[in-house]
Amino acid sequence: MEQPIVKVEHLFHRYSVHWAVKDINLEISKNGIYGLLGSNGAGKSTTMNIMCGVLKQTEGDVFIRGIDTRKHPVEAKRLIGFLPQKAPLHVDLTVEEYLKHCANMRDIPGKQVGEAIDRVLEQCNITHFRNRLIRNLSGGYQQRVGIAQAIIHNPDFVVLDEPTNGLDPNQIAEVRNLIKKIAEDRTVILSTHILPEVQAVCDHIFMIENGQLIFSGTVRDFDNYIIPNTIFVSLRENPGEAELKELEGVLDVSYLGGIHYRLKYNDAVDVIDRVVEASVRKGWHLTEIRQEKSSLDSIFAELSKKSK
Ligand SMILES: Nc1ncnc2c1ncn2[C@@H]1O[C@H](COP(=O)(O)OP(=O)(O)OP(=O)(O)O)[C@@H](O)[C@H]1O
Repeated sequence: MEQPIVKVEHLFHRYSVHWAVKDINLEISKNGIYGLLGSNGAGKSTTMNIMCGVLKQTEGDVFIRGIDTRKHPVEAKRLIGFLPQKAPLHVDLTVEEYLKHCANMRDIPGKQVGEAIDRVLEQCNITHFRNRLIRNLSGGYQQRVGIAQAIIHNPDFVVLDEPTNGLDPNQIAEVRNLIKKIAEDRTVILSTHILPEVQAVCDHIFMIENGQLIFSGTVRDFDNYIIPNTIFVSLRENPGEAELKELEGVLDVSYLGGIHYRLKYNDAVDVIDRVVEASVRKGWHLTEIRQEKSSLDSIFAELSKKSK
């Protein structure tokens, strides 16, 4: 049987007397984008640094394609690309000089270095900046260089610690697209404390709080798991509560006055489709429909309660 791409078993980490990671277990067997979601200080960077072999865990094991990162760090690291929270850039080098340095550090044979650099420049869309000093690039382009160094050795598994932190909205969109592109043929795990980021980019969410894994599932599972599960609907031809209650998947309806309703559901995507479809069929004239999401803080609180 094929080995999982990543397996983390009973991972614990202690800084002095403070336990930052407490018994994290997770497994990734399929390519895709995995989000490690958690508030500041939850233990995301600690977990990622251990996965990448730059921090030695207090207890537990990490396997990359079956290779134990503690027993065989060199072999495991060949399979891993890492962009730490603070990109390890040498800003006085040009992009090409820096990537050459990274290729050498990664032990890429001399004859293949040029080809590897051309490939990542192209993948990260920075070929036109190859001779530019890194210090003269914008934050978004510096981040692309950081991602380029993480994939220079064509790793199976790429770890990105808060890759969009500090970028402006345009740069965030560009870096997210780049992440989706590089995840087409490999596994990417990224950390963030921004819920919409995982919802926009990730296939699967691992949520950690207080050093513990409190949720693991798809973005859809997550949307259905968080409480309250409600949508706000405005229908110009007021159908009344009873008609709305009859829609499949609707658990409860509250009339909010005017043309506004709040629907409780068990599956957001399906219920939205059904309301839109019924509105067209019955001429309700839908003017607004939106999911009412809890704040991240209340989700953390809710999930922490559930995991106890
Ligand atoms: N080198 C260190 N020495 C002591 N404590 C540390 C160290 N690094 C992190 N910690 C503590 O461990 C806990 C987890 O930190 P970590 O950086 O892993 O969290 P995080 O989820 O990545 O947060 P952030 O998003 O703020 O980086 C925090 O309480 C933090 O203060």
